[in-house]
Amino acid sequence: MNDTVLQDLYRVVLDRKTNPQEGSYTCYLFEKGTDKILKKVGEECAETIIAAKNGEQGDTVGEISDLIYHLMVLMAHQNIPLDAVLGELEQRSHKIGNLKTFHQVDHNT
Ligand SMILES: N=c1c2ncn([C@@H]3O[C@H](COP(=O)(O)OP(=O)(O)OP(=O)(O)O)[C@@H](O)[C@H]3O)c2ncn1[C@@H]1O[C@H](COP(=O)(O)O)[C@@H](O)[C@H]1O
Repeated sequence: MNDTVLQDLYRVVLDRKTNPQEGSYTCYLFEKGTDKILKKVGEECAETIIAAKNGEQGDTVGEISDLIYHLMVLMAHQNIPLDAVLGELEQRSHKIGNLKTFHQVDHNT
């Protein structure tokens, strides 16, 4: 799998915002605006929960993918760069990584 898939998808979503295209679902969401986008995020989140509770991994993967796509539409709508989220996650992984190392050292002494 291509490891730039999230960046590539976000680029397409941003492009739909600046270059509206006939028949584009992403453009339809941007046209509808904030409330519609938030409603879709909520729906996809609920559908993810239901699929996970049902234990069907394939369905859950599909719903998580729908959720990520709709979150990206929300991010683009609110001018949040993908790097802001990736950077936040990266920073957390460093903090938590440091914390783990600290606890391991503490535990062993
Ligand atoms: N990843 C996605 C993606 N995931 C889900 N969806 C759409 O999200 C919708 C969710 O389905 P629902 O049944 O919940 O909603 P609906 O009844 O179709 O629509 P609503 O009236 O509820 O909004 C479907 O129409 C899916 O096609 C997506 N649409 C687009 N993309 C990506 O965005 C790119 C650009 O797509 P367009 O904007 O359509 O050109 C595509 O190449 C894909 O990479």
